[in-house]
Amino acid sequence: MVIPTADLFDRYGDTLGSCDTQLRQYGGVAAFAGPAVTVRCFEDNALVKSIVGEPGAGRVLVVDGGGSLHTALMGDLIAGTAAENGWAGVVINGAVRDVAALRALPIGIKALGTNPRKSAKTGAGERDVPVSFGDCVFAPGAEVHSDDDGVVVVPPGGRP
Ligand SMILES: O=C([O-])CC(=O)C(=O)O
Repeated sequence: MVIPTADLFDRYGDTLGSCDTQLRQYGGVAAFAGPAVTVRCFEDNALVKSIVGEPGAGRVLVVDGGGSLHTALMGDLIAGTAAENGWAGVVINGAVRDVAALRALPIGIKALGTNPRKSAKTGAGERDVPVSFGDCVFAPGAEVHSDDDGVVVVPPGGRP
């Protein structure tokens, strides 16, 4: 169930993580939530592509791209695959491209910004590791809620 992030914060306060990074909305779905799958990669999106090829089952892929806006970690093909495979959303500390097409997809997408330059595809990076940006830790399996107000994270093990 998608609960407004402000309501979650009012209820649970600083026991939740709330991401300070001002990510923008790019997907066709503004509010989304689900357990986190995490990946850390820098200007290389082969891992992102392979993960969204797996069944999403309502999960949220959190990509820590180190804040780089130099290359796009996701475009309409990868995002389309994610939507088809049942991912609830993707949160990217980095850039996307094909923005007009992303808006038409039935999936939540948040990212820092855009760049038409494509990423490398060597597979460099790590998955299923805790990642952190905007003073917020995203642990694998943690419940992520995202909407127009921001992104909040419930630690694994649930709410207090
Ligand atoms: O292939 C890429 O690097 C990303 C992309 O443009 C897409 O997903 O359509």
